[in-house]
Amino acid sequence: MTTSAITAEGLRKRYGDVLAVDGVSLQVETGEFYGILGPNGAGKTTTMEIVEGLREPDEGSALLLGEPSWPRNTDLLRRIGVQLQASAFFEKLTAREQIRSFASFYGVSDARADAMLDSVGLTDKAHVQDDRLSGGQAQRLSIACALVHDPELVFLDEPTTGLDPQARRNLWDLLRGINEEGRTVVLTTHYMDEAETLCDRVAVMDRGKVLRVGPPRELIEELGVDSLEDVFLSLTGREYRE
Ligand SMILES: Nc1ncnc2c1ncn2[C@@H]1O[C@H](COP(=O)(O)OP(=O)(O)OP(=O)(O)O)[C@@H](O)[C@H]1O
Repeated sequence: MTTSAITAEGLRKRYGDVLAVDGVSLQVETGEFYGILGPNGAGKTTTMEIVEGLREPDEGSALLLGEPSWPRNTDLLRRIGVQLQASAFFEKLTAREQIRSFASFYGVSDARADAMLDSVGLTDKAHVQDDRLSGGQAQRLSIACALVHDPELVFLDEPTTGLDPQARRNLWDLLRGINEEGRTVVLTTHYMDEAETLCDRVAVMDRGKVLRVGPPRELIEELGVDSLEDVFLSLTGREYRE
């Protein structure tokens, strides 16, 4: 029997008056490309952080690679990759110094760090300081840093936000490649075309709850609409969010 990459049951998390996550259960299979979609404030990031073992749920529990994700388990953290925002880079380091620093945390060699930099097409930017990288280059560097220790499962929180179409398409190829190497990928995005193209299955969340889970094509057919964007709008409504 293969173990699911993620099994979450009845997750709940409250911040003061806000019930950010309200009874979320989900299952992600090994090798899946899984998307978590939802309007601003839907609870996507909080759900991911609980599953990653970075935040304690008020209720419920999650298994990550077959192990409880809370209490925080450092052995388990070594087996996952979490893409940090570019703002989490060390200040004033070059691209090569950034990734070598991340690699050293995990006892990974400089050679592997350099190879990873190359695999995201940044070898010619190795000597460029982080604040001089373009948005797309910085995103690729942050993904390379999340992958440097060869994790089995990768979490990406809005990896293509703010990128131009060329950079976005290039990143899609990179993300597809990561998944084709056999890694499970979980991503959040506000771009429905991105989710439709990349994800095997998506979970649509709103107001802390999972509203629907399925392959994009099946959800489109089930709701009798033309696109995943239509699915999203018909499930979550059209009013403005925070
Ligand atoms: N540390 C925190 N303290 C207080 N409230 C928080 C905290 N983190 C998130 N929230 C609130 O919890 C709710 C869910 O936030 P969360 O960031 O999980 O949603 P999200 O779906 O990732 O949103 P976005 O798409 O805007 O990133 C929001 O109302 C948010 O304001």
